[in-house]
Amino acid sequence: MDSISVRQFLKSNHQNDAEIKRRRLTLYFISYVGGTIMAVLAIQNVFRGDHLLAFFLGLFSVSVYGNAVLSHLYNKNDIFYYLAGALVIVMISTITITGGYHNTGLYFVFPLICIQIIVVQFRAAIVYVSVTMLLVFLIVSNQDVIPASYRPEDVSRFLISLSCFIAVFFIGEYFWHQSRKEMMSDNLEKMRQAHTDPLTKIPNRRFLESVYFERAINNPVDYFPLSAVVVDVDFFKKINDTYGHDVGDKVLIHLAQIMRSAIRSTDLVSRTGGEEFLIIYPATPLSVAVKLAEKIRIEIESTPFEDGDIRHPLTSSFGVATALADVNVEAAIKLADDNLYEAKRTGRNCVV
Ligand SMILES: Nc1nc2c(ncn2[C@@H]2O[C@H](COP(=O)(O)OP(=O)(O)OP(=O)(O)O)[C@@H](O)[C@H]2O)c(=O)[nH]1
Repeated sequence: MDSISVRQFLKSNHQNDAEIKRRRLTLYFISYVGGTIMAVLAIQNVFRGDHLLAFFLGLFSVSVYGNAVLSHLYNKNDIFYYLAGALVIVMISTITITGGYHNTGLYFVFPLICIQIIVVQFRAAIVYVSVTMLLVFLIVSNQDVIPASYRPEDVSRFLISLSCFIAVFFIGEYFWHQSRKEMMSDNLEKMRQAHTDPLTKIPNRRFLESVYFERAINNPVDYFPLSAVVVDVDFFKKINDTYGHDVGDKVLIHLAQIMRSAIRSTDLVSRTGGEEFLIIYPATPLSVAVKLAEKIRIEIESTPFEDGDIRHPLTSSFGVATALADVNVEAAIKLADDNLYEAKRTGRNCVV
């Protein structure tokens, strides 16, 4: 896993929560408040004798309530936002055709357009609002075939003020999305830096503990059995003492590269301490993890560190353990650490 993957991993963990809540609340507002108002108006119109308007209001009320209930049940599915946007097109067209109470229904077009833009979001809203405006324009321009009757001066004022309103609302929406995008990107970059080791550019312990294991615990089927391999460079102090700290740093980078190229894209190499690394093999049983660790041990042993005149053979010791379920992660890492200690004790350059 490289720094780009760390960023993607973090991104999928940190969604645009404010936008999700804003959309959701707007959908519920139109559904429950709007649906109730429409139900009350439908009843009023039954008594008033306007059965056509009462029928449409009742139908919309039921539709928006139904859409909201389904969106609760399948809350990961965006389709209900687009359906709400489509319902708004039908509502606005119907209000414009019938004229509502004393031909004053056009006032409702303004809030409904706002709701439509928020629930379907910026790009889709361009299409939705264009369709809505076209229909409204066609309806008010053909008053001879609709029940409503608007004065020409009201129609022109309505169309002009609605166009201005939509333009201003879109400008506001565009900058809200832009500023949130920039903020998210800045945050993500800061988080990526905080979760990456600056020397080797691989994930650090914080990434493991606060992001990776959380994801594994939430998706046990994809991650367990989860094998942990603790890797510790043998006699690293000697390298520092012989060649200096800078060369020691280069050795760590060299080792991180060997390990990174030896794993699959779904596995993870992280730097958890000075000369200690932790490799995670998700969905991998202990026997396989031991073989993979042995492969890396041989790879390190057969790839000496070279830098100018320096050619230094390297070896590492490995401790392996497997967590069968999410509750065992900490214990498995502790066991892998104990096994590493055993590997060091029994002569180093081996897998225990
Ligand atoms: N160059 C460099 N050295 C580091 C870094 N972090 C820790 N070290 C050094 O790593 C060395 C670790 O030494 P020890 O814990 O004695 O381990 P060792 O010499 O590898 O011996 P064994 O693990 O027992 O084989 C110390 O000298 C630390 O100063 C780092 O980021 N860069």
